[in-house]
Amino acid sequence: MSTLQNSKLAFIGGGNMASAIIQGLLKQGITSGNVTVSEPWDINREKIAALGVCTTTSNVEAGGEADIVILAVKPQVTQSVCEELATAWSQRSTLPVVVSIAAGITLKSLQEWTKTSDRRTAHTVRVMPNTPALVGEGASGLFAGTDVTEAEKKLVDALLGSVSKATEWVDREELLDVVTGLSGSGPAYFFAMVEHLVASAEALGLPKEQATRLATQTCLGAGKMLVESSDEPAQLRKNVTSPNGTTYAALQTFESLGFKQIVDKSVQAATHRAAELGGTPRKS
Ligand SMILES: NC(=O)C1=CN([C@@H]2O[C@H](COP(=O)(O)OP(=O)(O)OC[C@H]3O[C@@H](n4cnc5c(N)ncnc54)[C@H](OP(=O)(O)O)[C@@H]3O)[C@@H](O)[C@H]2O)C=CC1
Ligand SMILES: O=C(O)[C@@H]1CCC=N1
Repeated sequence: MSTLQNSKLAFIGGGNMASAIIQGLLKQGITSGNVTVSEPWDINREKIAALGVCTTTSNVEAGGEADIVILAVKPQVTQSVCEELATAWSQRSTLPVVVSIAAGITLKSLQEWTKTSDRRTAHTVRVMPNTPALVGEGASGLFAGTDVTEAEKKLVDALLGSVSKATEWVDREELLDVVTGLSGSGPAYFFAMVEHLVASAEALGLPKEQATRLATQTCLGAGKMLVESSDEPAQLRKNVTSPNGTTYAALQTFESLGFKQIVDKSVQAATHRAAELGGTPRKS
């Protein structure tokens, strides 16, 4: 059975997320010569090639013979990419394990689109990673159909686990859309929060560079406490909040302006959009 280290990996699409995962994998010691990336844009391809991995403009050249094929293209082009690969896979006796990171695209669609000419279907795992994979701090949700073997699941777990600190297998496929709304899109929520914190402090007179350093370290420090402390987030929040003090004043303002509703509605919007991208809009 292949291990991650001796598997030939193909990334179809060499954009933001593929690049984050590849850099994370290389930092973990994956052999660069075992990784091939197909990417139409010269600029993206050159950036990826600079990492030492193989690059091509041809999806079939990258994914035709690979052991694990990671579909890292936008949801809207996933079907055409799958159909192109399926034609090449029709010549193979053993099909690759397919890993799709495309938001919303269902296993049912992926299996349909990757059917070979003799109606075989590649074993497919859906994954929702996030860009902190770049620094080995990713969080990934995973879901596999019943055809995927334990050994294949372990292989995909090792792939994502090498760039993620949390790899969470969900037991219903639609929960991957929730993972998308939480951790897939989540880094952007924190970056937006830091952007606003910096702008607020700057408006109150703090130089931008100092505000950025303080806000960034606050985010990192709070994140580290969440990881290392045995306390719940609510307790950590209370520990900062002196009665009638400064934090209380800020959190009261959050509450009066509907912070909870903003977060609820935002995570719902992302979750619903993921389902919509996959052609299975959620009911609520
Ligand atoms: N970015 C993120 O934080 C996350 C993204 N995802 C998922 O990852 C996938 C990729 O997202 P992301 O990396 O952000 O997107 P990008 O647009 O950065 O990367 C996708 C790349 O694939 C290229 N491409 C387009 N068509 C083809 C084709 N036919 N064959 C090969 N490559 C092609 C794109 O070119 P072009 O620009 O011309 O289209 C682009 O360079 C998406 O499905 C997204 O849902 C999942 C988790 C997190
Ligand atoms: O915005 C998106 O659609 C992708 C999926 C999760 C993060 N980025």
